[in-house]
Amino acid sequence: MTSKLDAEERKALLGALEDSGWRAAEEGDAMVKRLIFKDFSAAWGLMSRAALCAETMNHHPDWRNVYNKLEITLSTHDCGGVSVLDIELARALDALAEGVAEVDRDIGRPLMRLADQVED
Ligand SMILES: C[C@H](O)[C@H](O)[C@H]1CNC2=NC(N)=NC(=O)C2=N1
Repeated sequence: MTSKLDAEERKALLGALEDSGWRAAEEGDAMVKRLIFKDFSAAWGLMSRAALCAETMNHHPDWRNVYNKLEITLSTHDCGGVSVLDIELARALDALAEGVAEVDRDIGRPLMRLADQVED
């Protein structure tokens, strides 16, 4: 079973995701990103492609879509926190969203907080 990233892994892996707009969720050990699209159709298109990617990975987002906004929260239910699967899915989602969405960075807390709050 996949385990939570330890503190060293978080320090090594979360920096690049913070640069691309991922944040620490307000609650729990999870990452969150809010994307803004030109309209609902564009948001739904990203969600459709992301859903196929999630199915292929067998790793699924917790997400909420309101018209042209999509908020994605990633954590691994099986281990109760952020695992390497969340890093991989976040990277895949970033690639899919490139050029089709703006990032709202005014949410959550600094992602590197997740490197400090984890107990090994
Ligand atoms: C049975 C199925 O393989 C598991 O429930 C998978 C499905 N997708 C998942 N997605 C996420 N985010 N975390 C999980 O632990 C997880 N587990």
